[in-house]
Amino acid sequence: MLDTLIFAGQVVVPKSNGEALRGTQMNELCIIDDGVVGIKDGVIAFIGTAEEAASLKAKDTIDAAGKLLSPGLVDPHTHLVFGGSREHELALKQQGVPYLEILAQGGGIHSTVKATREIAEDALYKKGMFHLNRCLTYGVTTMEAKSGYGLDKEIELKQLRVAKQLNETHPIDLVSTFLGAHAIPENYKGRPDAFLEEMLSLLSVISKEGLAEFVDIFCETGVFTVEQSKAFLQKAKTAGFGVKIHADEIDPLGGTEMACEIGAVSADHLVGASKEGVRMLGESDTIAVLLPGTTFYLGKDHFAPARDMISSGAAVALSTDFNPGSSPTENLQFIMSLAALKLKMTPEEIWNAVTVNAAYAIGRGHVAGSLEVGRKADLVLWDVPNYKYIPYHYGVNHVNKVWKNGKLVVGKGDIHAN
Ligand SMILES: O=C(O)CC1=NCN=C1
Ligand SMILES: [Zn+2]
Repeated sequence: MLDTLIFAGQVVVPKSNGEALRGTQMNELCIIDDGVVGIKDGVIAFIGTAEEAASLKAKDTIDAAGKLLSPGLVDPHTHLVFGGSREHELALKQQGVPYLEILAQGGGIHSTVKATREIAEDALYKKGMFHLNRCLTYGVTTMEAKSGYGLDKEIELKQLRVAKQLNETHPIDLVSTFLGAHAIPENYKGRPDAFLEEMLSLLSVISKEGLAEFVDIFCETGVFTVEQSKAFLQKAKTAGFGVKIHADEIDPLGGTEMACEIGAVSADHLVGASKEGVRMLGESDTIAVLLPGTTFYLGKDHFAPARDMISSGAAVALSTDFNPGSSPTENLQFIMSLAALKLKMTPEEIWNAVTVNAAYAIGRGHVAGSLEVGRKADLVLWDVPNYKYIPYHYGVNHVNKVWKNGKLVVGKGDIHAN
């Protein structure tokens, strides 16, 4: 006797063959029409057609005819834990003040650092729960959470400890990344190398307390150079961390090439990736995590060259880049629409990029992002007729239900997350 049987219209079954899908593999997506998924003890116990499921029995059978069922979405790049907000910067953006100029003037990341230094730890935790609940209602069941709004030992550790507590108490599985190298604080102005040394000195306590699996750096004009980023990430790798990089987001410094060269798990943004960078992505295991919501929000016309990357054989993932300054949205479904409209990705590539490839980009490809018997039952039921519909119908939330570890956590319009 199963616990739950879900009879859907279509079931999306991204395949995980032990690594991220790349190049033409990204356009392969298994779809089961009149598909059925069975859950037992929090785990997927059956995947097949209604005909194959005819003899199965369950305590709870859901008739989701005409609706789409998929694995839970994975959001592999967020700055989830932060204080305050930056709506006051919108007027500057409308006047055309560039992101890096706002940062140089002491706004941007520095504005959020001030707010994150001031907010009490329990208030920071409650704010994180609020955003996580919203992510869950959008169908996200696994996601990354970066630090990076402390830029000093005390507050970086505060952020990471809050993320650890959120992972222990909220249904969404969180993977933490240390992004102490997010910007240069006032007290280290003009001394980037000394600041990076200070951030590296935190790695031992982060490792000891299990506060992060990855280390990231903002490689950008006016922040950290490619050389500084390379040295920093190589030390983090030596300390046992996976490494990621915010690369070629605004200025094309060549962070993409460096990421491939040092074997980063992912290189993120890549709007300004060069032809050489695209070529190297096609030949490396570094996953390209693309963030079209940020390009959209910064009012840019030029988006990351996703088609070139996929043609080169690269593995591509998608993310919201949820953060208070350059991409204030938890809506990964909207990112799926931007990926279709601006990155020219196919529906098949998009679904692989928000499930299996996104999972591999945060070291969770073996447990999340694909539908396989024996895997935990992280599932989303969508109020749409087929898998092509979500990228097509933008700006709304298509979620009908979300299951996490086989437990219903989001029903139609309500959540049972805590
Ligand atoms: O502006 C922010 O708070 C987040 C960000 N870091 C690097 N790019 C955007
Ligand atoms: Zn980011």
